[in-house]
Order: sequence, then C-alpha cells, then structure tokens
Amino acid sequence: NYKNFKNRKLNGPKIALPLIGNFNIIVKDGMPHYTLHKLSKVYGKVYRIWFGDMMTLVVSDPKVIREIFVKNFDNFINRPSGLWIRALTRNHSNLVFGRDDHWKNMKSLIGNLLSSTKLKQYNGVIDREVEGLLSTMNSIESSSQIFYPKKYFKTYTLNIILELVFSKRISSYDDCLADEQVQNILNYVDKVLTFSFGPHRFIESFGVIFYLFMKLTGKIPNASKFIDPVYQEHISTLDPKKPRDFLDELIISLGGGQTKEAIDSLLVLSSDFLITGTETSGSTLEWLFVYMANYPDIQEKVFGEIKSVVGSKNRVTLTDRASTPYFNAILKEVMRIKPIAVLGMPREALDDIQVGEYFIPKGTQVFPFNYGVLNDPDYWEHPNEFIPERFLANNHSEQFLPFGAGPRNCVGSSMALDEIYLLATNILLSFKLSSPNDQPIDDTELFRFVVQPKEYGLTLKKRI
Ligand code: HEM
Repeated sequence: NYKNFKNRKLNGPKIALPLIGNFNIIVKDGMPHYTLHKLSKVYGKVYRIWFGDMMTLVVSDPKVIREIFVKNFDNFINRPSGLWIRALTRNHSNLVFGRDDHWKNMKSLIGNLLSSTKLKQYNGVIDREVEGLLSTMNSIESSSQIFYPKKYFKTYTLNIILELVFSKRISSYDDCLADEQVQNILNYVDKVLTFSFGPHRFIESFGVIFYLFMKLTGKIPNASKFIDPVYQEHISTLDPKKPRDFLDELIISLGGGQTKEAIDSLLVLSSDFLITGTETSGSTLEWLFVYMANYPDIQEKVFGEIKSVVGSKNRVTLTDRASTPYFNAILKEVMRIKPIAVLGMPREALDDIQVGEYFIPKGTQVFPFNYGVLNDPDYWEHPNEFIPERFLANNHSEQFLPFGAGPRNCVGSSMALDEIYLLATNILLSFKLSSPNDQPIDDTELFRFVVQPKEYGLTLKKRI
C-alpha cells in the first residue's frame, strides 16, 4: 500500500519517522489544525501525511470532499478505529464509530429521533431551558456580577440532552455545575474529547500501551455510574405505548433492550448524546458571544433586527428564523471563522479507489479538513476578518460544510441550530453584552478536538 501511495506522487512531507510518521510535526505546537493548514500551503489542498502509522489524506478542497464523502460514500462509510475506540464504544456498538450495517441501523434510529419534525414535539424542553438561563442572567445583571458564559452554556446544552434522552434535568442555573453528577458527566465528556486526539489514536502499538495503562489505573472514561441506573429505571418503568424520551424510544426500537447487544448499544448510544450534544453547541455559543462583545456595532444592528421581528412579543421563537437573516448570517460567519470541528471527523477507505486525479489506497484515513476550507482565500475574501455580510449576499453552500457532507454528516445539526438560535437571539434581545474591562475578549483557541475559547466574562446590561 505504501508503495502504491508513494508511486502515485501525492504531495506530502518527504520524510516520515518510523512508527510516529509525521505526528511529531502535527502536534508540535498543540494546534494541529494550524500545522495542517500551513502544510496545505506547501503541498496543496489534497496531500498525504503520516499520522503515526496511519496513512492520512488531508483534504481542504470542497469539491474533492464531496467526491469522497458524497459520491463515493460507500467506500468511506466507516471511521478509522483502533483498540482505544473499540474499548470506549463496546466494539463499535454506538453511532459515532458504528460500522457498516450496524451504523446504518443506528443512523436511521437516531436520525429519526433528531429529525426536525420529531424535535418539534420536544420544543418545550429548549424553551424551558432558555427561560431558566435568562432568568438567572437577569439576577446576575441586577446584582452587577460578571456573566461567565462557559459554565452556563455547558449547563444549557447538557440539560437539554439530559431531558430529551433521559427525562432528567439535574442542574439549575443558579447553582450551575455545583451538582456532583453534572460535574461527573462533564468530566467524562471532557476526558473523551481530550483523548480523541493523540498518538494512542493513530499508532496501534501506543494504543495498546495507553489502553493497558488507563485500564490498570482505572482511568478509562466511563459514564456508567450515571447511565446504568437510568437505564435500569427506564427498563422497569417502560410503557411501550407511551415512550417518555429518546431512551424509551431506543429501548422499544431495540426489541425491549434486554439482550447483551441491545444493552451495549443503548449504553454507548447514550454516551454519544452526551459527548456530541454538549460541548459542540456550547462552544459555538461561546464563540458567538466573543464576537458580539468584540463587535458592538454588529451587536446593535442584530439587536435592531431581532427587536423589530419580535414586536410586542417578549421572546424570539423558531418561527422567526426566516425573518432574522442578519442573525443567521452572523451565526454562519461565527461557524466559519471559529469552526469547532476544525479537522472534521475522519473516515477510512474500505478499498483502493481512484477519486478524480487522486488514488486513495485501502485503509487510508481521510480528514475533510474543515479549518483549511474555511480559511482559504480562494473561497473567502479576507478569511481572517469577521464579516457576517458575506453570508447575506451568498450562502456559500459549496464550501460551507460545518456539519460535514453526505449520508454520514452530523445527525444533530437541526437540534444544534435550534438550541443555538433560541438562546442566542433571546439573550441578544434581552441584554447588551460587553467586555468587562474595555479590552477585546481574548479569541485565542484551545484545541481539545473541539476548539473552544478560553473562559471569559461579560458585563450584562438589560435591554427590556
Ligand atoms: C454546532 C454544533 C455541531 C457541529 C459543528 C457538529 C459537527 C459535526 C461534524 C463535522 C460531524 C462529522 C460528520 C462526518 O463524519 O462527516 C458530526 C457528527 C456527529 N454529530 Fe455533530 N455537530 C454539532 C452538534 C451536534 C449535536 C447537538 C449532536 C447531538 C445531539 C450531534 C451529534 C453528532 C453525531 C451522533 C455524529 C456522528 C454521526 C455519524 O457518525 O453518523 N452533533 N458533527
């Protein structure tokens, strides 16, 4: 395979070290997306590089991304795996790392639960969380305290997932994150994300050592302390005619959820929701308010738009979305300039394949390199500048793929967009937000697979 790859003259670093490949370069400054982007300026929008012993293609040409992920989907249906992933996912029993027919079944189940029609039945959940957080923000404002978005946005997205999936809401916004159970779940999500990128993921022998070490020291991230009792409670109180939440629906779809296979799937699918459904939307909301505080003129303009749409109502609802084009453009621009899934999520070539001018051998890991596409001056004028207006004139659907492309794209995109829209517009309607010290909010990125801003605070001033 390696010979094949080399012979096809794909560009890429000439030298790769034994075992670690080019991993030393990729992780040198802790910001792999910056390094991969710099390399694409040298080797082009499609180049090969060795992530440890995994041959990897980094693709930042949206046309080639579509060729691979949409047109040749069948050959790229699975994600690369390894011992670490197999251990965390009970041998690919979940959706995020599910494979082949199992993935298809899980996708159809979860896709149905997270479809926009189905979510309408659960709209009240998001509305209640928005009310709860706004009321706490009112108290913070009245007592002239600083508002720290990170912990509140994490609690907001976590509460929505906990209610939709398990009918549990553990944390109130007043004692945000004080609850031990919430801390445990968020620590679990944090660990899984932190361990999503590292030599153990890309070098099989490191994976084995890392796994054994984590197992022996009892450090493998595990959410069963929370999920197991909730699962037992659901099984014993289930009414198949009246599912209360996603877990009930999944138990019913998996034939009662009592076989070993069904239990494995239910437990790791539940974890999928916690991992993919919290930090993703939460971090996007954090970025949005960094830009709202740093661009007060834009904040005023979007407040004007939201205020005029809402009229005498006191809350924005999802039916207002079509009437808030400027806010919609701002959200897109935030997701462009600060994408949280900078590397995209990788897939693996099932077989040798020729895609346009590129030969991709079996087993190659392919990254649809979101950060590269979204920062490429060939597709975006002044890519380093925050210019929401660019999305008013053109929706850039060719090169704006924050949720991925093709049948395996993000299954939670509707839910993410709904919860971000409802919270962000209602906060902007209710408060003027600014940096507490007249300095711009620091927009330095922290890479933990999901890219987030550093913790920051905001001063709130009531609008209505
Ligand atoms: C702004 C928020 C979000 C962004 C930018 C985002 C982005 C992504 C991306 C880029 C992928 C990889 C798609 C691919 O392989 O082509 C993905 C997959 C996934 N996302 Fe999201 N996501 C977000 C929110 C959510 C939420 C709220 C949920 C669940 C409630 C969710 C659930 C998932 C799942 C389960 C997958 C794996 C799908 C599969 O393998 O079939 N995401 N997401």
